[in-house]
Amino acid sequence: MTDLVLKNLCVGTLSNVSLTVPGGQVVCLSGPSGSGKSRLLRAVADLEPHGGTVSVADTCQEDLPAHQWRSRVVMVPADSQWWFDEVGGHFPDHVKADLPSALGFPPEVLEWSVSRLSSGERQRLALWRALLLEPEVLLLDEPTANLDNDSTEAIETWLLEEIRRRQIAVLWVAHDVGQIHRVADAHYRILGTSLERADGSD
Ligand SMILES: Nc1ncnc2c1ncn2[C@@H]1O[C@H](COP(=O)(O)OP(=O)(O)OP(=O)(O)O)[C@@H](O)[C@H]1O
Repeated sequence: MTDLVLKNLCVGTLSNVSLTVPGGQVVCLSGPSGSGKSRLLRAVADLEPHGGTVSVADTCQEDLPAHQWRSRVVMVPADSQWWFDEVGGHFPDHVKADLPSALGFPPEVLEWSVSRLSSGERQRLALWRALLLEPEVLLLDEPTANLDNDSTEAIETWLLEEIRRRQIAVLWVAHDVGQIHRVADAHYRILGTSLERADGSD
């Protein structure tokens, strides 16, 4: 079982964040705009200086070069990055026939230009790209922020199936109470400078 363990993590104004995310489970993070949710994810991904320790399956972040850490701990930021002109350039050939139907694209999406993608289309493709990296930990920063209700629920169902099947430990930033109820095994909220366990899952 791959657990993500944060001990006394300090980043920005947040201090002494300690929590464990077991493999196959989703911990939702919420809090006001600017409270530090994205910075917390960035610290876990070793993209931002921080205090405290982060470990995955007994490997400490500080014991691995950042690129190796980020091959195991994959972050999907709110604004995903794309390097090639065509969508298909970002996906290995052997997976191209396996476009998940939950993403809601026709097969030709792989020939589309990245520049024509809407923000919701980018988000959905970024999630698939992240899963194909076979991460032990996924850090999702408002992964359905640009999607309508039907697409949101289809993506949630697909993600949860993949998370359970692959036993990925997931930190998922969410604002929507309904989404937190649907996907969270545990819910923490940023209150001032600390992260507090939210009662129930709202
Ligand atoms: N590298 C940095 N150095 C200093 N301050 C930063 C840095 N990055 C972000 N901040 C500030 O830290 C605070 C938290 O930013 P963060 O992006 O984590 O917020 P958030 O909770 O994700 O907000 P939102 O819900 O609006 O996305 C903000 O006030 C932001 O301006």
